[in-house]
Amino acid sequence: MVGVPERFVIIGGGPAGNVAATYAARLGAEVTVIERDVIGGAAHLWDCIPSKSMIATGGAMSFMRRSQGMGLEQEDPVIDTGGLTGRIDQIKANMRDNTTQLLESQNVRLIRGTGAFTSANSVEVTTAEGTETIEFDSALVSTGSQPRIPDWCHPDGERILTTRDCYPPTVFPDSVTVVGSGVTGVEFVHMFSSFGAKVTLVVSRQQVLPGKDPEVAAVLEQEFMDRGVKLLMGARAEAIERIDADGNPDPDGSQVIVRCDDGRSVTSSHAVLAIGSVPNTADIGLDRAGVEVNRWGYVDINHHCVTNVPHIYAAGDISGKLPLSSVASIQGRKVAEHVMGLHTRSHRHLDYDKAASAIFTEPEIADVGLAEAEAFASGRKIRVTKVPFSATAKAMINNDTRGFVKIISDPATGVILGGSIVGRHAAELISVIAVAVTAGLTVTDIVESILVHPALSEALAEAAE
Ligand SMILES: Cc1cc2nc3c(=O)[nH]c(=O)nc-3n(C[C@H](O)[C@H](O)[C@H](O)COP(=O)(O)OP(=O)(O)OC[C@H]3O[C@@H](n4cnc5c(N)ncnc54)[C@H](O)[C@@H]3O)c2cc1C
Ligand SMILES: NC(=O)c1ccc[n+]([C@@H]2O[C@H](COP(=O)([O-])OP(=O)(O)OC[C@H]3O[C@@H](n4cnc5c(N)ncnc54)[C@H](O)[C@@H]3O)[C@@H](O)[C@H]2O)c1
Repeated sequence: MVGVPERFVIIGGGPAGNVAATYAARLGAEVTVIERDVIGGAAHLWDCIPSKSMIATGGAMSFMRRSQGMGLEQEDPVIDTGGLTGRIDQIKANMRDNTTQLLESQNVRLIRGTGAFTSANSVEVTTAEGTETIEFDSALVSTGSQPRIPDWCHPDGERILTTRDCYPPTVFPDSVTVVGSGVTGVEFVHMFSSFGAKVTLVVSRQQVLPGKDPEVAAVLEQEFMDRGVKLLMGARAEAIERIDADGNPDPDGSQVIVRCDDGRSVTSSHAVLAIGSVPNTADIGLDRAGVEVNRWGYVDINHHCVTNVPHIYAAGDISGKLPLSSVASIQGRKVAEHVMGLHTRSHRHLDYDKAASAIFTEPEIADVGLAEAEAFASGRKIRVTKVPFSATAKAMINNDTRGFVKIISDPATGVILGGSIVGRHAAELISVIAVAVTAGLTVTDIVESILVHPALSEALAEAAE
């Protein structure tokens, strides 16, 4: 197959779709990308990137509030909503334009429209100009996901918000109730509280970030409480509506009430739904192509991202694996290699258990590979070493000594199996452990690397000792 032009059609131009397109084009395929909303990806450019941009601005504000500790006079920052909107729009536009230019320079055909399979070898695209049918030899479905909206809530984009209405909201919240305490929920709590809003978090279980290391979740819960965030533990929201100053239902009211299943309720100026997302698998003709969807609406794939139809692939959020832009991109690359026959050469299989991820709160939280709790649950013998940043020169220089590095290794061989980092720049620092986990490096490999001084990475070397 290598070198033979392959008609490769991709529905959805997010990180999964556009990375598959660029690699396949580079390898000689004839590639068409069909994108409905935004080249670069709706979940990526309308959620991931703007949320991180807002969080970075909030981080700059909290840094200024701590300026006394840096030997500076205290500054009280003020939000410039117009400037913030402009900054986010500019970042999104730059990313969209860079991706578009890259694909066009590789002669990838970009079609602005909605795609749907009409058979196992054809897709129909509906554009502003009409419809077109495109035949393919292989296809990728990478249509992503969208915020989950339950039937008990009707977001109005003004005060009852999905995450996509928040970058920034039309009226900046004085107070906000965030519903859902997964990664999105805690990032939004951090974001709005760093902007000075009074925040309440509705937590359906007894711990924020269910599934994460309880020690890490506890650090975040404490940080939120120290900042005055109210945590409603063990409560599920079941109704959200706007009310007037007297507490009567009013679709134009300036307050929002969130009612929970245990009888508690919270009133604030805004409410944000952060209760997960749903895959975009409806109305794309998967049944006509013979592609099966599982009971949660995701498309099952094998380790090459192949669906039950051998020449049709699925990647990104729609595949029901780890819903991360980084994972979607690497899946896209693997798809392109498989389409062009490169999987017959020596290659590394995708291992989702070795994906690094980060939560952009303050302190930042990042982890990769085997978790301590997971190892104990399975009875696996591990060596855990933990070093606080407080002893590190760079943390003192930065005036921020919060957090720690934890490395998990095999006691017999020293091979690094995983790690977690809580603290400033955790999302950057975890890369060292991620490379070690993927490459099978040992603690000695880290200890014997000559790292920079003064740097937070010195805590990594200490934890590896
Ligand atoms: C609030 C939030 C924050 C996040 N932050 C991070 C983060 O910090 N780091 C991280 O790694 N991940 C993050 N994620 C996850 C990340 O955004 C997604 O995992 C990633 O964007 C998935 O990529 P994708 O290619 O599957 O989908 P998308 O990026 O959504 O791209 C799919 C594209 O398909 C298009 N499409 C859908 N149907 C059709 C159709 N019928 N025809 C044509 N086009 C169609 C859509 O318009 C969309 O542009 C975050 C998610 C959320 C909700
Ligand atoms: N920094 C990042 O990389 C980043 C940021 C955001 C999202 N993401 C990706 O998106 C994925 C999904 O995260 P998420 O947080 O959007 O969704 P999620 O499904 O992980 O979390 C949603 C939470 O809402 C709770 N919930 C559901 N209904 C509720 C109700 N009625 N009342 C109160 N709580 C309710 C659920 O129990 C759950 O804990 C993550 O696993 C991650 O892969 C990544």
